[in-house]
Amino acid sequence: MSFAQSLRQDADPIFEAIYLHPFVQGIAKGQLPPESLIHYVSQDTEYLNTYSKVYGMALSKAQTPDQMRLFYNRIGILLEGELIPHLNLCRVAGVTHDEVMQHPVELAPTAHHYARHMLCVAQQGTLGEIVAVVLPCQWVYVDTARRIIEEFQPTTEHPFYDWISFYASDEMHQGLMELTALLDHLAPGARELDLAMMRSAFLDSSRLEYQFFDMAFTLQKWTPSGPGAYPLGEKPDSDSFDSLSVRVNTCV
Ligand SMILES: Cc1ncc(CO)c(N)n1
Repeated sequence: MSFAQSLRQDADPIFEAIYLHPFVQGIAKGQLPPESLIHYVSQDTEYLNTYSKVYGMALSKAQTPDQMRLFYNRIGILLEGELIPHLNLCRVAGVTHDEVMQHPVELAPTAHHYARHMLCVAQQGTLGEIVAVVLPCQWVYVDTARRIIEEFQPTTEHPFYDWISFYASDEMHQGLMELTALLDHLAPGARELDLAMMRSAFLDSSRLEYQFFDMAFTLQKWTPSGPGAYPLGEKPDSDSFDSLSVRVNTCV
């Protein structure tokens, strides 16, 4: 079994729990509360900004032009492509994407944790660790979308058809294959300790993928809330907040 497959096997109970999570089942069955969808899109926008930066940090540690191209392409897809699933969720929630982007937002605890987990590994880790830390993001979504298609056979009438077909696409699957191939290329040259760090980065990201869906489903926010910590969608009372009526965390 390849190194990447062994990580996936270790994380299988987490992937299974993700598929059964009410947010994911809500996508599969075409029913989710608008507030959860809006919370997800808002937090995921911030998350994807950080994710792109982590690919940029991987690019800086790449060892060949082909590796550089892989990370460069991933950044391009992230900056342009993931608007499609976000637009889909906004449409079902009955809001425009612009409306969601206009609301002030701060990272909820899980998105905050996940962003910093990736940034920390990217800053301190080897190239292999960075690939391991980003891999579950790709793997969870491709697996989930493909399993939904298998089980539910959604048609274009399905409310989340765009979301599902985006992540199940050959392009996404190809990206996943490129990342696993790179990890399997790097693993044989890594020391025992580095392999253990890769495994740990992969498992933590997998757990945070579960937590991320849970965050959106439960509308997670910091408690107690306070200055600068207002709930998503609520306009701050004080005038002093007016200048903050932008997405304060864009590009964490
Ligand atoms: C939290 C999270 N993980 C993975 C993806 C897929 O890129 C996403 N959009 N959001």
